[in-house]
Amino acid sequence: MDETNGMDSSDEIDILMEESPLSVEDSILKDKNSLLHRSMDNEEREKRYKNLLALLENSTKISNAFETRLKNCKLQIIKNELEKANKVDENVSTNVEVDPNTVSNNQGIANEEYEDYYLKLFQQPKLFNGTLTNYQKEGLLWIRTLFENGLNGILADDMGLGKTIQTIAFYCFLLEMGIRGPLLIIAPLSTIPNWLSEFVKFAPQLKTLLYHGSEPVRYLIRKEFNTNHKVGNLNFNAIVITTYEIIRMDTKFLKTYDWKFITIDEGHKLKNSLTITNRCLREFACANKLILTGTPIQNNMNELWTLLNLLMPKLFNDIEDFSSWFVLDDFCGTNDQIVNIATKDEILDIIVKILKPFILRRQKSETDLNLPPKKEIVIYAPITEAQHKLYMATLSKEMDTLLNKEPETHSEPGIRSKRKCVQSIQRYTDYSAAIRKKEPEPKVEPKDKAVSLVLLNPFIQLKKICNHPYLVHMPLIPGQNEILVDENIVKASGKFLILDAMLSKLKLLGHKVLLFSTMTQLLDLIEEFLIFRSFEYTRLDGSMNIVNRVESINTFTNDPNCFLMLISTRAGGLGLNLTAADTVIIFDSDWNPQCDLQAQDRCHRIGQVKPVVVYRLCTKSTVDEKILAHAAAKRKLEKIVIGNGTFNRSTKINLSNIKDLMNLLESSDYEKQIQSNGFILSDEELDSLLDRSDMVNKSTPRTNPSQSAKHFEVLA
Ligand SMILES: Nc1ncnc2c1ncn2[C@@H]1O[C@H](COP(=O)(O)OP(=O)(O)OP(=O)(O)O)[C@@H](O)[C@H]1O
Repeated sequence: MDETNGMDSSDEIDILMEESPLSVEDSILKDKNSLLHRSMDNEEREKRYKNLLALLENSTKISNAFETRLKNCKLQIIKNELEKANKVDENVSTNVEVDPNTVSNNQGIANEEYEDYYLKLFQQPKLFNGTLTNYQKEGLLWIRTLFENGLNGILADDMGLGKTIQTIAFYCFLLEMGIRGPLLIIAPLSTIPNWLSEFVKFAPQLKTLLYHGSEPVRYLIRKEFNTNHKVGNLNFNAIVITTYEIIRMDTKFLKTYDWKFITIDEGHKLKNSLTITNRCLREFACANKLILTGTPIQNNMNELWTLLNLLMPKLFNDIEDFSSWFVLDDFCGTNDQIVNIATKDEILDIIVKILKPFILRRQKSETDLNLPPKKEIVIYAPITEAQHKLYMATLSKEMDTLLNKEPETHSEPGIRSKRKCVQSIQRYTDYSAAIRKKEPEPKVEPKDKAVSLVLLNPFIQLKKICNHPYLVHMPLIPGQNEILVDENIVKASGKFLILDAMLSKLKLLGHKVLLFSTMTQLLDLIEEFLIFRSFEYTRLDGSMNIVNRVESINTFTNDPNCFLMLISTRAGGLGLNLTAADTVIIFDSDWNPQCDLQAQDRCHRIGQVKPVVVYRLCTKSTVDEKILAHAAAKRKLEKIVIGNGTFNRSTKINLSNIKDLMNLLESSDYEKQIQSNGFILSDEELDSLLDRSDMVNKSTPRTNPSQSAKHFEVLA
């Protein structure tokens, strides 16, 4: 896929590599690591355990040195500022020499008084044109200390907490320290506009250079890499901003530079060590690297290890030592079983201690942002007769028989050109050797129906049927190659029935909606429905270029009549600020729960002033439910390893404490679950669904961030 057309093809590669399981059974049960884990006999386990302890020892040394440096740095800030102000306070021990042995790696800095003092006195870089919040100041100092210790790390703050801003402030700091460059930022194409505008807003004096475009364009841009820029006494090169795609294409040129600092935005995209980008980046000479990601564990422990291995290949050199302890299958069990596995030989505690120096993660509920509350509701949609028939036929592999009873044949719906996602999925299944069903016989062109079957991948087909039967079996206007849109477009799908009931009321109540789907073909269908019902909407998907994306976002943000934005989960999940919306509908859940969280956080972020409700649609007793269960297991893994407070600067939970772990696991993913018994929602159900009165009082700024915890628990 051509990136210059607006689609970062690494998005597509991601989908191909991790999604589209070959069958429901494969997707739920077969995890390479689980096999590895099961085969770990006692001897192997002992060996791995020893290696883990050795890793812990090395990490502890680094951590101790780091904590000492951080503490000294804070004390130095206090001292400098007090001296500057010429009011040295005798009570503040500015000459404290910290004995490294007294500071252990998982011990927060004890003296809260000087923490407060330092935060008050902390001067943000002069080139930074904004005001950092306290946790952002902490973050800046953390990045700075890593840099000064020659370490690399992962800034893993929750989405929307300002990782971009903290990085920009750090680049200001670097330039003020006389580090003139070269400095690099790598980001997915979709977040590049955000990076550029945030630099303009928060560091207008810094010069950025967008390295992107066709080969001749990039050739011209290269000439500007070494141009000297001046602000006051400071001389520096422009900060180069580029995409993952260009890193792959221009490795040879880019690796000739001796980069002083590289930031990798949305670093979870590098979670697969086999990707070309990952390999290219390893060739770069660079003093220090920082990975930004709100979601460092999306599916399994290997992903986190891959990021750490990229940052510190010598320390994190054997994936099995690290990631064979927790595998996804374990997290499908009961909470008791999970806690048993986590606490046996203090494995979880050891792993967290190993990771601690290299990860900083603050969650929204731990910050002083006072965001309005958010709740998530799962709505179980009914399955219509049309859906049921197709679903059962797919399961019993009798689709051919079913469809041959009706007067139509197999072909792609002709009303729209093949969408990219469809092509991707089909390519994926083609590549796989596991062809389970023979290709359909070519037959006559359809007259009034179009049929689209993903015969090689029944899982995808079942998912499509749950969303809307038209995705496999679409009525056409007789004689024309166009979809027939009438009331049946609503009646045919349980989810559409729910959507139809909800949208008119949401509009009436003045809400704005972001509607996410993992299937662009489904977005096409929802578009037909929105036009049919005369709802004004806009759309954002992976096939759109930057200009069209920005236009679409502006329309949604500024036009009061534009009530809804259709977004493909993968294309729209990253880096967008869509706080004009206060309602999110996840039409179909992503296989990877972090993608849905990314999606929700487009509107639940700084700038949001209203409570946010997330509705997740799920067709009862189908693959939809299996996806949710699988996602819940992934969330538990993520929660237990890097969840609640483990990687902020002051650990709140005790990972050896079974009760704490239980609480963590039991924090509910969804606050409410509503079932639609009939084919439409009763008035009572609808009112209960749309009611936000329980959130109104909580939307006023809170003084104690823990008060918001209840509403953030649903994220789990
Ligand atoms: N200190 C601040 N002052 C003003 N605005 C801020 C501040 N911190 C963050 N913001 C704003 O909050 C929004 C979210 O910040 P940002 O995009 O940097 O978050 P992020 O953590 O990088 O999010 P994501 O993980 O989704 O990419 C942005 O619009 C940003 O300008």
